[in-house]
Amino acid sequence: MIEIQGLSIFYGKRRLAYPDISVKKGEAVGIAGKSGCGKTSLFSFLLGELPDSAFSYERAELLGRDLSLWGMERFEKISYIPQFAQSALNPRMKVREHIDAVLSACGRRGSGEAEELFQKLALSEELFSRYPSTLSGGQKQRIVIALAMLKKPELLFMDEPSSAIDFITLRRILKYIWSIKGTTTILMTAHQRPFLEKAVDRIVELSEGEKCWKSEM
Ligand SMILES: Nc1ncnc2c1ncn2[C@@H]1O[C@H](COP(=O)(O)OP(=O)(O)OP(=O)(O)O)[C@@H](O)[C@H]1O
Repeated sequence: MIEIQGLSIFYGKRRLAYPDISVKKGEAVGIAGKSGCGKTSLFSFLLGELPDSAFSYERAELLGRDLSLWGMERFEKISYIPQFAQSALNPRMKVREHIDAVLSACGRRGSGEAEELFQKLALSEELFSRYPSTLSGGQKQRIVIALAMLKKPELLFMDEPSSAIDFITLRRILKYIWSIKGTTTILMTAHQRPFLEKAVDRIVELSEGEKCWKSEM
């Protein structure tokens, strides 16, 4: 699903170097490393958000195709949950409207899919009629995950799903990740190491002790 070899990302004089990363279909892989070692930048690269001059690689493939050949259609296959995803919800749209917008973008009408996802994430359907401002942080985080999964992505990218949420929400998210493991391929970062270790099959390290992996200032 993902093959990366010899990747470097450049921000001015700073070069972030990456170890080889290989993710097979159905695997859940964690990306770990000190703050600033390039976890979020890896997602930016895979999502095509970086200009061509900001990276170089020997091999970079997404779903069997060179990354340079992917355009916006990659978003039909990938769901991305960014860091601080809770703010991704539109404050003027009720939860139901968010669900309808995702289904409509996928050309589907949905028959109980959102209800099923909400149940799996321990969310009440009563929340459908609510605006984001009336939801707790943990509810918003799980709703963002439900919306991402409503797309039925082949690949799920999660950047820091464990940040700023309580223990019970973490357990619920973890249980949900376990339930989709094997059917959805997952690439995930998390500062909370115990959470990451429980969530994924294996971890790729972007740090070597106190330093970032072969990166240069
Ligand atoms: N748009 C940008 N312009 C310049 N430098 C950037 C930019 N985006 C990221 N960086 C730098 O690149 C490095 C890696 O950032 P990145 O956000 O990928 O790290 P991270 O491992 O996700 O960090 P954290 O764990 O704190 O979220 C940092 O030193 C950061 O300051």
